[in-house]
Amino acid sequence: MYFHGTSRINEQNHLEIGGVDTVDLANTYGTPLYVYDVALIRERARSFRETFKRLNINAQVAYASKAFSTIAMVQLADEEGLSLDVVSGGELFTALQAGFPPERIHFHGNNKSYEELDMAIKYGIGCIVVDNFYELSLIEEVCNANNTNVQILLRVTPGIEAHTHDYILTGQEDSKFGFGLINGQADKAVEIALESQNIVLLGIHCHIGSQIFETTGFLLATERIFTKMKEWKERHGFIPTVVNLGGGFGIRYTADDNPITVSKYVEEIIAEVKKHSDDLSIDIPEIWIEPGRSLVGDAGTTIYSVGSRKEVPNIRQYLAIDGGMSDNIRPALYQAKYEAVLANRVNDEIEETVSIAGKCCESGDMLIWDLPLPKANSNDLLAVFCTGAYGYSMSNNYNRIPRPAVVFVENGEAQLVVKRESYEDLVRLDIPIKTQVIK
Ligand SMILES: Cc1ncc(COP(=O)(O)O)c(C=O)c1O
Ligand SMILES: N[C@@H](CCCC[NH3+])C(=O)O
Repeated sequence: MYFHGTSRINEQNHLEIGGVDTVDLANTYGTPLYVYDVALIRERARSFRETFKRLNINAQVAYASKAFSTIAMVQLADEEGLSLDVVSGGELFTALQAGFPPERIHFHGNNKSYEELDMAIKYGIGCIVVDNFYELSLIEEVCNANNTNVQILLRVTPGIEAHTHDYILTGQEDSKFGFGLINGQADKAVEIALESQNIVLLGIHCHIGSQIFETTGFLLATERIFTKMKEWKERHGFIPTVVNLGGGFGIRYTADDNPITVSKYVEEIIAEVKKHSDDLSIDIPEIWIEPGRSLVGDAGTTIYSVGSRKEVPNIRQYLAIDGGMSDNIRPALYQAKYEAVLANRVNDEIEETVSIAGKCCESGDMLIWDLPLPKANSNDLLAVFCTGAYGYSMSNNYNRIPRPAVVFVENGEAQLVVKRESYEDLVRLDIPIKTQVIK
């Protein structure tokens, strides 16, 4: 059994997180319930920031809020001195509602609309990470209309295949994201940006994928970007102030995952950056990174109530919980694996192997296959670990299942930060038709 952060077993044989008994949390707030270990999020944020500080590198650590975007989480990111990566008008709005300083917000996305760009520019956000030629021309329009300038990074695809699930690969040449570094698109984009009166070209961005365990891909991306920087320096005298190497640092979901530490990722990347900066005879640029999963992933645990059981004789025991792909779509989407325990009987003897089924009307709605557990009964509580990233943020209302509540726990206290959706919330935007049938 592996426990992350402040998770432990208390005297009642219950799972405790942040000094709070999860059985009490389930009784107070209901299930399913997302529980976040705030101390662990702070610890991760600090280890990223402190490593850069120790290495004497000018850096920004931007929390990729797509991993878990709520007002409370954005406030926490601000408290920890992080910058913020947003990827839509909705994430930007959440950040602004949370009072996050606009100058530390970076705006991503491969199809930002005129309205989204206008909103970002009007609020004076720190920089726009430009993804394509269409966006460059839209930015010109928005800047002209607002009579202002904007700082940008150009997102490039370095042509790297990181070792992760195909759906979360982004650095390969055949990707919907960014300007190709190898095929000349990035060169053209640099020229356009340098010629523009409205655009301040701050630097270059790349993101090679997600849930990556090795530094090889990051080092190769760095090398490719610096090779191009040499050309751009010679051709245009352009030296990026910022090189943003994205996020994607892997975490431990199950015993099969062996991530390296946050400081090791950063140390190896910085050693490579220093080497190439020396070769180019330039000062080390500001290094920005964008971790999402590695800041919040293992800090999140979902608590479910066990409901029905179905035995397929000699084949399998299905144990159904009161959530599923509506609150965690990752197993269905990426065959993602999770570990879990009974939160109200953590140390009871393991007696059977069960497969955890969600309650959605889909055979593919299976959270965990072949999980060793004590003999579970209805109303026992199942705690699924490491659901903090891309759980709540990818939750949905399939089968009109309301989204769960979210609580933060820290130092023995729990705070509700997102209310549970109600049935009324589900129909709030519905408009009945004017029926022709006379009853
Ligand atoms: C551009 C960009 N930055 C940062 C991230 C965050 O990735 P992760 O949560 O794997 O750290 C992503 C998602 O993969 C991304 O697309
Ligand atoms: N949503 C994905 C990762 C994609 C990250 C965004 N580019 C996951 O759950 O692993």
